[in-house]
Amino acid sequence: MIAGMTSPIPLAITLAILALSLTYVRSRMKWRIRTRGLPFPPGPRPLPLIGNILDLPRIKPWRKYTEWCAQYGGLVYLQAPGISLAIINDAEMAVELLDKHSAKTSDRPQLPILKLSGQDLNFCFFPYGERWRRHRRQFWQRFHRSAISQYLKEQRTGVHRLLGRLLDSPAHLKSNIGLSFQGTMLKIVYGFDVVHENDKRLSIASAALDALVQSTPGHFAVEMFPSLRYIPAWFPGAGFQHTLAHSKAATLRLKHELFAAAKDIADRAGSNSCLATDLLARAERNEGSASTATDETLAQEVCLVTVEGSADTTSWTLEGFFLAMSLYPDVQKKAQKELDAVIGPNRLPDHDDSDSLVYVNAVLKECLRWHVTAPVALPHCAMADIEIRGYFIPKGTTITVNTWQMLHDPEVYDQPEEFRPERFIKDGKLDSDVKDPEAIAFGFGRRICPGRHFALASLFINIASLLHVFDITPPLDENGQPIRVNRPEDCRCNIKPRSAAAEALIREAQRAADAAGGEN
Ligand code: HEM
Repeated sequence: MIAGMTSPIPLAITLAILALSLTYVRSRMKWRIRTRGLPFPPGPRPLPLIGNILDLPRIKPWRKYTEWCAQYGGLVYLQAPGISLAIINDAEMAVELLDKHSAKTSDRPQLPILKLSGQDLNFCFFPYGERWRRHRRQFWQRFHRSAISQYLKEQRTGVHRLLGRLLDSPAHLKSNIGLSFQGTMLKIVYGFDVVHENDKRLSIASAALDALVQSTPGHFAVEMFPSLRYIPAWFPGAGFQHTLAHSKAATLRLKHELFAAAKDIADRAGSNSCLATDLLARAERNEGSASTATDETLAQEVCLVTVEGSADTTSWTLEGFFLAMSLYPDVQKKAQKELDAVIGPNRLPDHDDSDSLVYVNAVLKECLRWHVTAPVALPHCAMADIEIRGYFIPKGTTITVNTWQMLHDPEVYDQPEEFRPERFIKDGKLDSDVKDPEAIAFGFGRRICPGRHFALASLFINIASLLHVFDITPPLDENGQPIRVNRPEDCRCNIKPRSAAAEALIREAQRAADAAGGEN
């Protein structure tokens, strides 16, 4: 090399370092402008490269979220490659982020598992936008507060049949509850009268519900590593493809077969008054317009979501009610005393009795709070960057609501592990100063549960009727000794009619319900 001449290699390295430094500084400046210098909300410290991937809980995540709540407060943030997660632990924060900022927080995360499992047909999981809006509007028109009066008769029929079945086979509590709620929903949605548990239409609905549970996030590696969705089903370790394909087939069967069967009944009998034919009539009124084909699809999918959204949620809440009654006999006696005074021995409760049954209503609120049906609600997703209470949440962040913590916050509900309906009552009336679990359990913002009025009416008539005629006590072991069950998953209990008069009332109501049910 000639003396005095600089080597081109170090020059190239210097230029590369300069370019990299400039790019880094530019991206830092852009980020600073974007975040306006605000930090992410607090949370567990991320590791280099992998972030918080090892912190993310997969089983009963609300437990870990609640620990973090104690450490970091009402809003916790985690990040990992491809993951940005905000966890809301307090109700005020949820209102602020999901109600007040709803224009930015009403999306749902779009995981590949939704398409693979067929849940992309269920508007619970739709991205925010016109398609979601059309489905939700059709649903809401039929399930808002005043609209649900049209379903109360079917709810009563379902409860009266449940009372009869519990008299015959009290040991099969879970399946009797499932049959009752699914049967009522199939009648409302498709016009079928499902009486027996081996009814094929019931198994189609049950299979789709099982599929929905199986496809909920938290089960499959493909959620973390989306590219795994391209692995063929025959590849070792790709068993998830079979499971999800099976789920998809079950969902499609519910969507198409039960809808076609409802149409078939209407064609044969000349009419079939139900949600499916109501939505179909709307689709036919639009005949000639370009949207007819999509309107029928919309009708099928609204029916699907009504069956899928309703059955397990209300069943789980009622299972929690049975557990609570077997563990808290004083609560049960107090509710029965109120029912005896208001309803008397000669009839069963009705929806119209609700205003006079303050304690029963408090039991219902406590059921929503104590044994939370959706401890972690369906996630929302940020559609834009958000600034909240001095923190920055980037667009695309998954926003999870820790409902369990909100309903078990000792600052709000004294001794939250205790089942105590009295907490909601003051001077013989429901106390509006106590946070109503209804304002939390059904979610927040534009995605708040649109089936909540139906669910509350259904839970009220179930709880009031069951308490009026049955005594619920802990299950007995083989020696006749009470077993103390206290896991929410296990609602075994002993169910006996309160008196011979109560038994007669059940039989009479069951006969009337079967006679009213029809032959479909
Ligand atoms: C105790 C019973 C129920 C509970 C605790 C419950 C709870 C919830 C929650 C937490 C959400 C998510 C809200 C959010 O994203 O912030 C939701 C959504 C939904 N629920 Fe319910 N639900 C119940 C009963 C029902 C019933 C009976 C129906 C149908 C008749 C229903 C239909 C739906 C639908 C369609 C959505 C999706 C809303 C959307 O994404 O726009 N739910 N529910």
